Amino acid sequence: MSSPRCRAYVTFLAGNGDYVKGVVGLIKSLRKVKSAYPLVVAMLADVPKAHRELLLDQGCIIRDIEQVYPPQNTGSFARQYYIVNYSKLQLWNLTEYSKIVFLDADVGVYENIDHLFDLPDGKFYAVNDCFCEPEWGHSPQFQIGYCQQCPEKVAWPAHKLGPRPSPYFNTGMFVTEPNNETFQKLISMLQDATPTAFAEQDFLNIFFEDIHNGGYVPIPSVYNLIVGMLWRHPENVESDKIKVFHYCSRGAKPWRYTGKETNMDREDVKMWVKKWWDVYNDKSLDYKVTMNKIAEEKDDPVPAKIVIAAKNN
Ligand SMILES: O=c1ccn([C@@H]2O[C@H](COP(=O)(O)OP(=O)(O)O[C@H]3O[C@H](CO)[C@H](O)[C@H](O)[C@H]3O)[C@@H](O)[C@H]2O)c(=O)[nH]1
Ligand SMILES: O[C@H]1[C@H](O)[C@@H](O)[C@H](O)[C@@H](O)[C@H]1O
Ligand SMILES: [Mn+2]
Repeated sequence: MSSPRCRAYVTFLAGNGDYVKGVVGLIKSLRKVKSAYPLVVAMLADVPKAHRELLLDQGCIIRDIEQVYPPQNTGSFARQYYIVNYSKLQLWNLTEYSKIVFLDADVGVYENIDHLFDLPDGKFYAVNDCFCEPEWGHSPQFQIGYCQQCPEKVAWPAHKLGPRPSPYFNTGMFVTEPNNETFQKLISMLQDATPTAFAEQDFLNIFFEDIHNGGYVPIPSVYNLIVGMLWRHPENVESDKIKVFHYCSRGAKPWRYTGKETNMDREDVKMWVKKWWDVYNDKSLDYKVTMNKIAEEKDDPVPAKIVIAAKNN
């Protein structure tokens, strides 16, 4: 089993846009539920210095990573920017950590999930995706109305489409073990890969379907509740047990939320968006304030640098 010292939550940040807000919300949510492990931000070089500093200030650890692209840059993605996500393959190169829980920047952690690090080594853990949102429009699954969340609803037409596809995970959350061998294998397999709609998500699904690469083991959807599940499969949602909420549908990113896009005016969506904002705006969850509180509780002398920084805020 991995030693606690070698464990980390990891997220990914690219570009000069507003995903940095997602990372701030994420680290504050991890702090609120008293996670024992740090948040590492795997960061591309195009993130502006000010965003970098903001994240360091919030207690994130930054690891610079290099961009990864598939050699044939011809893909047509469900959303144009998905190409950037191939750089997530660099996560397997973070070998100073023996086990990581990866989280997209657009998730909030609302209950402690540290126990995920204790899952048996050697497997890849994630949550089954849903195929019902318009981003899936290109797929045969969507076209025949088949979703793995309710496989009994539409029988899989094996005579037309071949064997039923294996379980497919969403890559907004997963548990894995970085190591050099896997990293090399991923990069080498990418050389022959054709880019597809869900970019690295499709690619990783193929890679981890292979038992020789560990094999995918699904864990309950409360560890990555895809917002669309609220209206697509309410019968599969245990609202009071959700630990990680994924704001992935169009219009759901809390920091861009207007309520105007399809389904975004639902009361449950509004509630989850408010939950994110409450954490994001909670000053008591800022890194320096938290560190001061811990020092006071322990009756330790507060490091002077932190006192000054907190006063200046
Ligand atoms: O400009 C960007 C775009 C993305 N990201 C990072 O990349 C992650 C993935 O992007 P989205 O969260 O917007 O993607 P979705 O959740 O909508 O899409 C799904 O499909 C994607 C296919 O590439 C990924 O696999 C993603 O994890 C999966 O949930 C973000 O959370 C963020 O961590 C950035 O840092 N900057
Ligand atoms: O894998 C996808 C992706 O995360 C999309 O952004 C989301 O809208 C879909 O619901 C999901 O199935
Ligand atoms: Mn996401």
